[in-house]
Amino acid sequence: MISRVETLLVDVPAIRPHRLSVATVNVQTLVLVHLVCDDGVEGWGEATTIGGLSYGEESPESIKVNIDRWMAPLLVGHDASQVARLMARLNRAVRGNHFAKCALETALMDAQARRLNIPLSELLGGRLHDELSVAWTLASGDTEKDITEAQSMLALRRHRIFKLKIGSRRPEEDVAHVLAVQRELGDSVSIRVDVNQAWSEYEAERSIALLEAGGIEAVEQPIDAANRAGLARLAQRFTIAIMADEALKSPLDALDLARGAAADVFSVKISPPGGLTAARRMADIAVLSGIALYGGTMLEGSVGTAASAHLFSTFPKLSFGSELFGPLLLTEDILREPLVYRDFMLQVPQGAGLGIAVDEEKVAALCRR
Ligand SMILES: O=C(O)/C=C\C=C/C(=O)O
Ligand SMILES: [Mn+2]
Repeated sequence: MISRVETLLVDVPAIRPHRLSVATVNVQTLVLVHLVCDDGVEGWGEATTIGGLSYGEESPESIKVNIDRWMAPLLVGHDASQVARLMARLNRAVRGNHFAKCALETALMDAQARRLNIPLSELLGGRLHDELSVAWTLASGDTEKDITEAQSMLALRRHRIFKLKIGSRRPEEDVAHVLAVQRELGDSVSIRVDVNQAWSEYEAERSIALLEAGGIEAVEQPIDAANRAGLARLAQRFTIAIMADEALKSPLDALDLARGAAADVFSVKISPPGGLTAARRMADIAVLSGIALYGGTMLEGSVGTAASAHLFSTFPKLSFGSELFGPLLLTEDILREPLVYRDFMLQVPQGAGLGIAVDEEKVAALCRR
């Protein structure tokens, strides 16, 4: 039986300002859900987002208040082993709130997998991979700094796939920045860009033509998430991969994008669609539609990153790899043993449940009162 559900807000400084077109992240607020059951089994989940309300419609504070007031009371006192039934009950009573639901489902699944003494991946269809390639995002806002940072990541053998955040400068400045980095790093690395919806379709047409000519591998969400027809026109027009991200807020969005051939790649994330089960449905739609997969991040900490890694490990092919680097962007880690990043890969945890141990004293010391 579920005894209690706690939602903790943990503010962790980033190693450097992380500049997206929608927000600059100096401090990341981890939204952690801690589930305690009366059989002594515990589970953790995470609902971290980016830039307050500038990326999505839930903020750390709204997630906490909505879980505490409207969702936790639907779970406490109920049988923790009935995860699907509990989530069905939650989905009947609560509209939207996908990030909050993701944290709750993850915590329930973490606990149930621990109860069964199996890794979480085995509740999600079974793992096919024990490690995932991890891209790094260059987002310092300065071309020279980005190049130096990329070279150090290569030297560390931590990353050789780089995603450049653009969209806050004039398109021609952004394109020049990207091509300068590409020229400097050479063909041994893969360079992609993420515009986070900042361009009009007209700006996207002109800019993507230049990026394609410059050998860039993919363009993530160049235009407004709601403009699916525009994304389809861009996907048909160019050979460079067009990746959907913010457009993917549910498995139904995935179906609509697939029906309209509106993207070459889906960035699958666990929170926007509402959890691991929904994210897995999105990936199934991509696989069946011949759309490539990329394992996305919301700059979660180690809990959400581990949960994402367990899910992504069950995908047949992540042809664009993953970007599960969130813990590496933060100055504090909340695990007793940090996740293992080695030889350009993240090791998918092997233990029961998420396969991690949260340092509860550290979380208690860092979390907001
Ligand atoms: O900020 C990053 O580096 C990675 C992903 C974040 C959001 C997104 O993909 O839009
Ligand atoms: Mn993105």
